[in-house]
Amino acid sequence: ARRRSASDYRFGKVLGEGSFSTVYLAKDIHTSKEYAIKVLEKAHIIREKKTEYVMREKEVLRILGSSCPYFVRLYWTFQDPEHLYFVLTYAKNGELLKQIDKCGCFTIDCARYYTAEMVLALEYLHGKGIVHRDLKPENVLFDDNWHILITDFGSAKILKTDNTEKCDNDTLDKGDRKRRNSFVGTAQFVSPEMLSESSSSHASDLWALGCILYQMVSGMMPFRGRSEFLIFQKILNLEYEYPEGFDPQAKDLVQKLLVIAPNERLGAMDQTTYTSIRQHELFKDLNWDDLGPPPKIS
Ligand SMILES: NC(=O)Nc1ccc2c(c1)=C(Cc1cc(-c3cccc(C(=O)NCCN4CCCCC4)c3)c[nH]1)C(=O)N=2
Repeated sequence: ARRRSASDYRFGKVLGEGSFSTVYLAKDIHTSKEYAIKVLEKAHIIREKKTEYVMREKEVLRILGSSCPYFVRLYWTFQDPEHLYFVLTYAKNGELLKQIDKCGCFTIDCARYYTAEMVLALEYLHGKGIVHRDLKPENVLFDDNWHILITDFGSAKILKTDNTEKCDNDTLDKGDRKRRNSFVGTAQFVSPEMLSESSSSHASDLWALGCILYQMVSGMMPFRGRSEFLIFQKILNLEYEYPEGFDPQAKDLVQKLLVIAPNERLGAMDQTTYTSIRQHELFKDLNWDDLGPPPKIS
C-alpha cells in the first residue's frame, strides 16, 4: 500500500496528552475513517532517552496485531523530519476513568463485566509474553459498542522466558553496568515489586487489575496520598481500606489481587488462562466464552 503521511489526514481535537506524545482525533481524507493518531516529537524523545520505549511500543502493537478485540490496533506509522506518527484505533467512547468519574462509581454488574473483559485481555497479553506495566483507568478505553480497548504500551515489557525481569536490558549504560530499571508506572497503580526491586512480571498487571476493580466499585483509588512518596509508602505497607457498602464479592477478589508477594496474587501461578480468577465467586454466573453485551454504564 502507498506510504502515508500527515497530509492524508485531517487532524481534529486532542484526545489525550502524555509526557512524550499527543493523541489527536484524525479523519482519513480518502476514506473518511476516523483514527487516533499519536504524535511524538523526535527531538524530545531523543533528549529524554526514550527511544527504546517508543520502539518497544511499536513492537508490542505489532505483536498484538488485530486478533484480540480488547486492544487498540496500530494501522500505520510514518514520520516527517520532526515527528513520529502512530495511526491507532479511535475509541469513540473515551476513557474508563471519565466514565467512573461521571457516574461516581459503577454498579457491581458493570464492574464485574469490565473486570472480566480485562481478565480476557490480560490472558492474551501475558500469553504473548507482554506485561503492560502501566494499566490504569486512563489506559482502558471504550469502543463504539462499549467494549474495552486497552492502550498505551509505552511502558510495556516484553518478557524473557524466565517471566520476570530484574532490570530492563536496555538500561545497560555505557560501562555495561546494569542500572536498576528507572521505570515506574503511575504512582497509584504501581505494584510493590516495581517499587522495591525494580522487577515486573505479569503479576504486576494483576495488582493493577485489583486497583482498577476497587476504583470501579468505590469510585476511589485504593492508594491515595498527597505525594508519590506517601502513595508508595502505603503500597509497600498495603495500607488501604474498604468504604462502607463495598460489594463483598468484589472485596474478596481485590483482597486476593492486592497481595505484596507477586506469586501469591490470585491467578499469578495459573498457566494459559487465569482459571483461579475466572472461578472466583464474583464471576459465578458469568459465561467466559460469551460475556454477552456490556451492561449500560450507570
Ligand atoms: N497513550 C496512548 O496511546 N493513548 C491513546 C492511544 C490510542 C487512542 C487513545 C489514546 C484514544 C483516546 C480517546 C479519548 C476520547 C475522548 C476524549 C474526550 C471526550 C470523549 C467523549 O466524550 N466521547 C464521546 C463519548 N460520549 C459518551 C457518552 C455518550 C455520548 C458520547 C472521548 C476518545 N478516545 C483513542 O481513541 N485511541
